[in-house]
Amino acid sequence: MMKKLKAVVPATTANLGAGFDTFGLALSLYNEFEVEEHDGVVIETVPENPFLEKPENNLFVQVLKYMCEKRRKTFYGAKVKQISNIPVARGLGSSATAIVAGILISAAVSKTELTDELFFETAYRFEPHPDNLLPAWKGGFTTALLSEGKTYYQKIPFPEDIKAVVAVPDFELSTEKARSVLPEKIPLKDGIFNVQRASLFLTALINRRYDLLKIAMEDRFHQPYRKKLIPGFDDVLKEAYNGGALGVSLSGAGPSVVALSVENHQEIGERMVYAFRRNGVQSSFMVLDVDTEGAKVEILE
Ligand SMILES: Nc1ncnc2c1ncn2[C@@H]1O[C@H](COP(=O)(O)OP(=O)(O)OP(=O)(O)O)[C@@H](O)[C@H]1O
Ligand SMILES: N[C@@H](CCO)C(=O)O
Repeated sequence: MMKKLKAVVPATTANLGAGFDTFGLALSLYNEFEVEEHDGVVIETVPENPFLEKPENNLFVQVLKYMCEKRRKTFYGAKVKQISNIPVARGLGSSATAIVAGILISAAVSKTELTDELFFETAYRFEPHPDNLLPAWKGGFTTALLSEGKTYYQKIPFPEDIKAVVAVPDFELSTEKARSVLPEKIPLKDGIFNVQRASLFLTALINRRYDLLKIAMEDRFHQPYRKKLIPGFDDVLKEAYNGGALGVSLSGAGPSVVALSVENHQEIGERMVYAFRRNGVQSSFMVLDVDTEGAKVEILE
């Protein structure tokens, strides 16, 4: 009988510019979820987060409950300890880590084989974004689409020498709000613009043509609309490029900005933080590797 389990799940940066709702990359920053049997729900968060300590706000607990009830079992509760290194609502896939952890732990406890069907059927009830969910689960760089209820995806190797410099503003932006500013329709020329760049991004990675990443990460689907919610966005991109970044984009739905680079990571980060500050936004930066392994579950007792 398994009594105590732990899941460790990486942060993710979705979109990477032109690959809106498609590309995702796992990063070496992790949330940890420890859970043991308990009567009633008790959630401890480190650092303390009163919002996530309420079971109704906590996606990890919601997923545990859903998967338990799906097996026609009563959910009596759980004692949860979450160590959160990934800031919430900053476009770094915090919610995806909670969903992935809940699914993997539930499958381990019930000794259920975790098929793609089970994973996506459960995950999409809580968040419809495979571009965060997939890399959080599998690690590395992924491309995904959902068609007629089935998710088609591929994971391809991401160059090991590229690191991600992530500038994280001190304000939250929910995915819901960041999606509400997007238009219903996109002009054909913008569709062509993004298809060309997303294709170039993939081929530039495969052929190690890092000089092409700057143009390949341009976007007309979401960044032009979302940047109104992020003071200094254009300035931050410019500074990251001045510091030597290869390609820069909004991270997921934002407000964080991610710069890919093989060198000058410190300088790029400092320039991004400086550009945010010039625009009245406090921020901090992290230099992260690509996580290649994805989520892990460990039986502690
Ligand atoms: N670590 C977590 N543990 C449990 N629930 C979470 C966690 N992070 C987020 N949530 C829940 O998911 C909701 C939606 O989060 P939201 O999508 O806005 O943020 P995010 O995942 O940090 O950002 P993004 O998806 O853009 O990367 C939050 O309001 C909260 O209820
Ligand atoms: N692709 C999604 C990711 C949400 O985290 C978006 O940009 O809205």
